[in-house]
Amino acid sequence: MVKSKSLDYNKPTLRGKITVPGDKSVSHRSIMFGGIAKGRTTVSGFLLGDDCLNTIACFRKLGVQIELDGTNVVIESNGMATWLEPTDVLYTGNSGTTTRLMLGLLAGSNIHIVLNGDESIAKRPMKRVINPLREMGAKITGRMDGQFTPLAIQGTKLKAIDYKMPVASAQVKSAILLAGINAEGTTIIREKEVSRDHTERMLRQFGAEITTEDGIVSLQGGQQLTATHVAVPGDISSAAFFLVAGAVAKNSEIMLENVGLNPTRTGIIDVLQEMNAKMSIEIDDETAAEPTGTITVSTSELQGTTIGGDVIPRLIDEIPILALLATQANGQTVIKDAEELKVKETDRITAVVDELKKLGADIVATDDGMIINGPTPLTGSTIRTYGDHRIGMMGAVAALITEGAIELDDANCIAVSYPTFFEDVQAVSN
Ligand SMILES: O=C(O)C1=C[C@@H](OP(=O)(O)O)[C@@H](O)[C@H](O)C1
Ligand SMILES: C=C(OP(=O)(O)O)C(=O)O
Repeated sequence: MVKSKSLDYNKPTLRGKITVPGDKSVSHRSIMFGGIAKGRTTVSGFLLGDDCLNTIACFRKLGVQIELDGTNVVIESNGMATWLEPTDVLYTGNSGTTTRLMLGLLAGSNIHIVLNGDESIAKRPMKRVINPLREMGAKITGRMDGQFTPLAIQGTKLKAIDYKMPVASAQVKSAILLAGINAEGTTIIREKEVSRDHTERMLRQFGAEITTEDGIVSLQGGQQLTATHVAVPGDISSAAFFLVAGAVAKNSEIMLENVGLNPTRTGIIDVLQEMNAKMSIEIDDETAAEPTGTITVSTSELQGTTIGGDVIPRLIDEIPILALLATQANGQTVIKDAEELKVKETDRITAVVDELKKLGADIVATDDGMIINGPTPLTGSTIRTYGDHRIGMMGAVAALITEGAIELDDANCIAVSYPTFFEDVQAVSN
């Protein structure tokens, strides 16, 4: 299978409307909650990205019935107690979310499971999830005492914990909450910084009672979940690539419809506004389980800024594309407090800095982020994606403003979160 792709766009004007595909975090969770709840769960706007398809494959191996019709999904389950012990390994592919959330969920089941993923997953830290789960009584073993995949879980009875999070991570929080559904007692999580709250929102949607106040989340174990409908919003992390493209390409205006505007995800909007981007937002329905809206962005005279502190978890996946934006802004942009970037699909500090430097950017890595001076004109080169979808899309958006072509060494990885990305680029390029 050819992986590389040559992108010779010749500085197009970007104009038009895009409906970005479904949110990856919400899509994963819709399958997981549909698998726990008894009855028929329906999902619309599901993301057909590789990561979410791996979540579906894992649940099918547990005996949960899942039908896909375009982006509509129907999940039929008789509840966790009826899940089958798979004869095969559950393969989580490139997906940290699938791997970590499944650990929490399976810890309180009554079956034995082995989880494994690809070579990138094999390098990502799992102790952050396994430590609190073991405190709850989970029986998990794995490579290097459970630091890395492959991991084996023997489901067992769990007890609730009161846990102070050492990292700001929605995956760790969600794994504990999913384990907490079956645990005896009240699970309490004290967040380091507030991270995306899709799990909490979906627990409520499926009928559970959960409280959140000042970064403290409490969930009483033993609650029954009731099957329901989940409307997946468009992924703001995918929209981010077009928000930046629209702001940096000449003479451009892009409208992005049905974008998820959950406040725990909108750090990118705050930063774009801070950097002086020309943007307008129209909210569709603020009372929806996951609010959505339309964002319009146009070519902007951008200012450098400092991005750090509690906004970081609200834009963690958008940092590669924000770094590209900063190369086109006047003055200095400092990105700090973002050491979590080192444990994503690849080390995103090193990858972003090395690849943008090849294009002529003035960018240096720091221990917890990067410093970028702009504006600098960019020239085409070969971009290594390291198999990381977000680095691949950063390279592709760069290709819209470079003098000369960009060659992506691996464009296939983009299908992890945005399988129709290049069609959408084409649709707005003039
Ligand atoms: O919970 C989730 O769906 C996610 C949480 C974040 O990871 P961390 O929890 O590791 O910060 C994010 O980077 C990832 O893309 C999706
Ligand atoms: C970090 C990401 O996802 P995951 O952790 O699920 O692999 C991402 O999508 O940028």
